[in-house]
Amino acid sequence: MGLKVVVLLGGKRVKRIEVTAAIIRRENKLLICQRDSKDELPDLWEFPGGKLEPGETLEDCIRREIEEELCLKIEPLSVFGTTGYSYKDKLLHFTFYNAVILGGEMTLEVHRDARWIDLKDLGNYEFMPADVPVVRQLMGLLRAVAGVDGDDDDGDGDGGSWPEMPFEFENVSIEVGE
Ligand SMILES: Nc1nc2c([nH]c(=O)n2[C@H]2C[C@H](O)[C@@H](COP(=O)(O)OP(=O)(O)OP(=O)(O)O)O2)c(=O)[nH]1
Repeated sequence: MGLKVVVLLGGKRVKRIEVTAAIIRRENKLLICQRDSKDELPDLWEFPGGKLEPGETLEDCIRREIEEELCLKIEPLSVFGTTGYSYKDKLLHFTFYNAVILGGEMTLEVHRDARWIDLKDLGNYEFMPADVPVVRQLMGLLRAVAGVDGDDDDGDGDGGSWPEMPFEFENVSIEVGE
């Protein structure tokens, strides 16, 4: 059960639900997860996370969700961005955190699959509609910092290095869809 607040969207009463998600980095890779085939919006890729519980802070929420879903302890470092998206009768408000793993061994409790990918490969995965601006933002950062579009610029065969910059980004506002 998430924290639900009723808001008016185009004159219609809808539930507003707070969701947190984590952009987790390990060396030059980014963690993405695939929703289960039985989920609403099955098999799409997403950033792990979930709905805020009553009485919880957003940071507590992302720590709890990642532990529940992936058995990993993480630390949210900063807010990468926020966005809103309305699915039918609900308005979701997302806070995406830049996060690092503190410990644990990844075990998939709810997802069908999880992969550590290079930023340049983000375009090969079909993400949840609400995540599209986040994915674009991440791809844009890669281009802006590396000045390439997927080249292995440092020649080490890993498809290019992860720009250090994204994790300096505080409050990148990508408010869309509300
Ligand atoms: N975790 C996560 N949820 C996302 C993303 N993009 C996106 O549209 N969503 C949607 C799917 C859901 O409608 C909602 C979060 O739901 P969830 O199913 O992960 O939340 P939860 O773990 O609290 O699940 P539950 O207890 O309600 O089953 O946000 C994303 O990148 N990560």
